[in-house]
Amino acid sequence: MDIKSGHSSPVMTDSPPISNSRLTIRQNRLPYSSATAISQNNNLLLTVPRKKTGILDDVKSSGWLDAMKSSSPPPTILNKDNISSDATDMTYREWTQLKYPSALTTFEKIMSFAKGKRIALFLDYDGTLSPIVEEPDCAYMSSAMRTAVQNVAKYFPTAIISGRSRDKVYEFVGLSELYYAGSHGMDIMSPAGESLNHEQLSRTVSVNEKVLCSLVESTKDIKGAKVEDNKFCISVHYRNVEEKNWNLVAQCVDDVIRTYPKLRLTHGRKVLEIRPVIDWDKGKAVTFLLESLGLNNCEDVLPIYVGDDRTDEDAFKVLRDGPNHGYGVLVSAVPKDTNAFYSLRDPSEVMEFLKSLVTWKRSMG
Ligand SMILES: O=P(O)(O)OC[C@H]1O[C@H](O[C@H]2O[C@H](CO)[C@@H](O)[C@H](O)[C@H]2O)[C@H](O)[C@@H](O)[C@@H]1O
Repeated sequence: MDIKSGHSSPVMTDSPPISNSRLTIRQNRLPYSSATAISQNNNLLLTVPRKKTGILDDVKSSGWLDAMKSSSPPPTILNKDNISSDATDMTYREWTQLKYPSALTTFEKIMSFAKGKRIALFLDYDGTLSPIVEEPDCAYMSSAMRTAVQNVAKYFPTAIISGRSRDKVYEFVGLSELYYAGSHGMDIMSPAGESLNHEQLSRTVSVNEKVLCSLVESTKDIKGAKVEDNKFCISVHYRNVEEKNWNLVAQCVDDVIRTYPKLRLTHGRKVLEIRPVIDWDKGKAVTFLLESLGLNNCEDVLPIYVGDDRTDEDAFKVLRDGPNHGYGVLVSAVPKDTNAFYSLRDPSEVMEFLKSLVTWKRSMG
């Protein structure tokens, strides 16, 4: 599908007024090259250090630790014999029956809304196309899932929208026919290799190497902590850190955030995500991609977004409340509140859903 020009601009709330803040398409840039994470204009983002106040109390009182503890519940809650309890199953069933129906069991219903419409598909990566694993660098997607994504992309424009760097997620998925939006949707590339980044964005929001280095340095003695460079964002993982040391991880991150006021924090699944303070998220990326595809504000378009994480909620909300009305599908094995309409239990159900979309499309002739 061709990219159209004339997209609307993202609003950047924390940068100086910019006369020409349009999103640009840079043709023929090398797609998926391993670009460096260092900004040429770091001083735009990282400003005068603030004075540090309390230690550890700050992260406790700010609710970080509670958020860290509640992030990423296990796929199934197990009792002491490691057997999924009937009560848990019942709660999950009620959740899917009463609040967020399974996109598989209600597939016919969803497709009745899709009749005569063009579906645009948006897929998160970790926890959606690949199962959550302990080592972030080993979050491989199965070849069956790759085939399912490849097939679905033959019929519907398909984008992967991830918190990871675009290069990394492309390396995992490896399908050149998709759109990729890395760094929580900030870094977008079309199948034709067109870069859809905001000019100012790339200059303004690259996360400073200094921040990365200081996080690596300050967490190096915390066993299991891992700092991941996501180009415009940084992830600090604590999945493999003993819970008694989570406050230390939080403190290291807090020290950085308070030193650089133009960085902010979001919580993912056992990960603290440091990102620039700009008004851009996965929801904005969905709107932008729909505009780019010429599918924005069209009554005959049905966008579907499948994701498992808190950052995906921005996209669910855009599809629920915005003019591009569509469906969010939350991937979760435990009941949660969400802005999505539907649910799927895990990546294997996501794969079934993708296959069902292909079968449905083929049956339409
Ligand atoms: O938007 P996403 O594609 O879902 O990316 C969000 C984060 O995903 C990755 O971390 C998560 O998956 C890892 C591998 O399964 C797991 O070890 C980690 O605990 C999860 O948080 C990725 O590594 C992060 O950088 C992304 O921010």
